[in-house]
Amino acid sequence: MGNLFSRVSFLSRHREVRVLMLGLDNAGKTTILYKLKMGKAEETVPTVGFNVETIRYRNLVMNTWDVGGQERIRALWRHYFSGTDALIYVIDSADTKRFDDAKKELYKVINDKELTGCLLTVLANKQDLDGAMKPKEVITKLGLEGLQYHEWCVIPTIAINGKGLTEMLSWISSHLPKK
Ligand SMILES: Nc1nc2c(ncn2[C@@H]2O[C@H](COP(=O)(O)OP(=O)(O)OP(=O)(O)O)[C@@H](O)[C@H]2O)c(=O)[nH]1
Ligand SMILES: [Mg+2]
Repeated sequence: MGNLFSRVSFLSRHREVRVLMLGLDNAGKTTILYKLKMGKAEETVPTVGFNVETIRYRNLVMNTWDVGGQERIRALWRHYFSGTDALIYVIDSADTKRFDDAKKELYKVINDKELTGCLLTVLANKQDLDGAMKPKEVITKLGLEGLQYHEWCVIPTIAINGKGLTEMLSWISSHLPKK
């Protein structure tokens, strides 16, 4: 009885949301997922398929899906769209050669009607590397000011030491539509 009661009260105080992490291969998605989950940067291998972890933050229980970004498996991304409350789109800010690819893939994703209205958090990751684009430049180059159907933000991050990740969680938690 006691257990049942505590489970019920836990669920009523908490809100379960679905979070989807996408971005080109090598952007840092899996590093971010495990930094959030375990508090440290794990060695990663390129993701073939997906990882899913539950991240708790404030009253949120975030079921967080991290899907592999290699070109040949990007066609699988759309299978993870349904029911997404927040999209975290991770960019390697120092990989300027592939920025146009990252932009093209982002627009394919956010123009899908299954993702209409979901929050968009773009992470300008790898800020520790030389030549990393700053958030302002990312906003301009991605043309985010013109987005109509998504609340968005760009947050500078360094996944390997966790910089910016709390800010990301905080932004998501304060911008989710009230139930
Ligand atoms: N210097 C630096 N390296 C990072 C950062 N974030 C991730 N990395 C490194 O980038 C490499 C790729 O990271 P992953 O997390 O595996 O990338 P991914 O986005 O999951 O890649 P896929 O699974 O192939 O889609 C790893 O060697 C990470 O240690 C960062 O902020 N700074
Ligand atoms: Mg990965």
